[in-house]
Amino acid sequence: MVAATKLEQENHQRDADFSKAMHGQVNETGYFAGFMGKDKAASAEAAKEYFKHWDGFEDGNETEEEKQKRLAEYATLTRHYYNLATDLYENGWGQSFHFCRFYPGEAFNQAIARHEHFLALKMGIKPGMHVLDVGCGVGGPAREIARFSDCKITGLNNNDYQIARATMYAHKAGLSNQLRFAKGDFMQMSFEENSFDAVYAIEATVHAPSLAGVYGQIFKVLKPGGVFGVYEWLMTENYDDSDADHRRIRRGIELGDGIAQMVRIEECIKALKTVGFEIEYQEDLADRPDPIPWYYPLAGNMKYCASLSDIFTIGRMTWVGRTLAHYLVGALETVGVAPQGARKAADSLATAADALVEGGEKKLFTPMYLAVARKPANP
Ligand SMILES: CC(C)=CCC[C@@H](C)[C@H]1CC[C@H]2C3=C(CC[C@]12C)[C@@]1(C)CC[C@H](O)C[C@@H]1CC3
Repeated sequence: MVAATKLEQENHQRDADFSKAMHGQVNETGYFAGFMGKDKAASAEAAKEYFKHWDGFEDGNETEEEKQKRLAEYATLTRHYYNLATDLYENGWGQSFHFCRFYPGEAFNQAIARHEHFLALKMGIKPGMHVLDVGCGVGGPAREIARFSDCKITGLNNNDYQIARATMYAHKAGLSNQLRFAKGDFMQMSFEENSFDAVYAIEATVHAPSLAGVYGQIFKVLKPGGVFGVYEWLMTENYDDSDADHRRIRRGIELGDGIAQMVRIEECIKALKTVGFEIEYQEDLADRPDPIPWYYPLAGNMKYCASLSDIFTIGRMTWVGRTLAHYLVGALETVGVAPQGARKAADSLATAADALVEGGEKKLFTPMYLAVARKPANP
């Protein structure tokens, strides 16, 4: 299935050169050193390339031409989003770039890992299987699922900095024999057809300009009879595109999270079926009656505070926490310690957080629509 959007020509050398110029040597020490050591001109370029698609369109109103341009350039947009956001994510969230459900009293990292195990379990990933992780980030889920299921995983990623970090972490964890990471655009995969036993995507395919486009690529590289599992970011059936408030929330999520265009649940299901998948399981996990909502770490509401570490997790998202972060990052940028565009990137993450919480509270949005689908044995 080929997407209607005309795709950008891949240029791996250009991307590798840019990544090296912006991020320099990948370090193991963590966020702070990495964040401070960025090249200023390259950081400014990443911010310019990313925000040119959004400045002036914050309310969600734009021409069809502008929208098409953003969709056509989604690969560059996403790559630069993660050039700007990866260190902030790692520092502020961890190495698994996704949401999860929370049980009362459960530690954050445990809940994140459980969400990954749940997907592996629902898909039936078995020891020795060769699995593809589409949009693998810095490899947090791949490391967890490789250990949990004893499988081999290839992580596909469009961002060289994330690949370098994922490779470094896999080596550190002693998992280099089970994990490998490949650079590439998930809309034009170069893996051999029918080569993976299973494919999963955790909150990643939302970056695609067309779900049918990326699901079609996944279908192509899966072996006949192989399984695909996805946690998809989607607008729910409550979302009404003619409602300006709903559009504002959707745009806040798109702008702050590097998403060219987000669609509704029904479009996801249609896309899976259109490319040939047979759906075996589908559920919006955000719809379960959980006492602690998936968005609690972003809500800045002390009523969700259940442990010592929650004081920091929640505190930084309160008005005071955000104001401090805004001025601190701004000051560091002004004196040339933090990279150019750091404040704008941090502010847009705060916008994203607000929109995600509002979308979650109003049940307009889900980051965990779970679908498990199979490529027929005789497609
Ligand atoms: C973008 C996609 C498709 C997935 C990533 C989901 C989440 C891991 C991120 C969505 C919003 C992010 C924010 C942060 C971390 C990563 C997310 C939760 C911060 C908490 C990082 C620290 C900053 O100070 C505030 C950020 C708010 C948004």
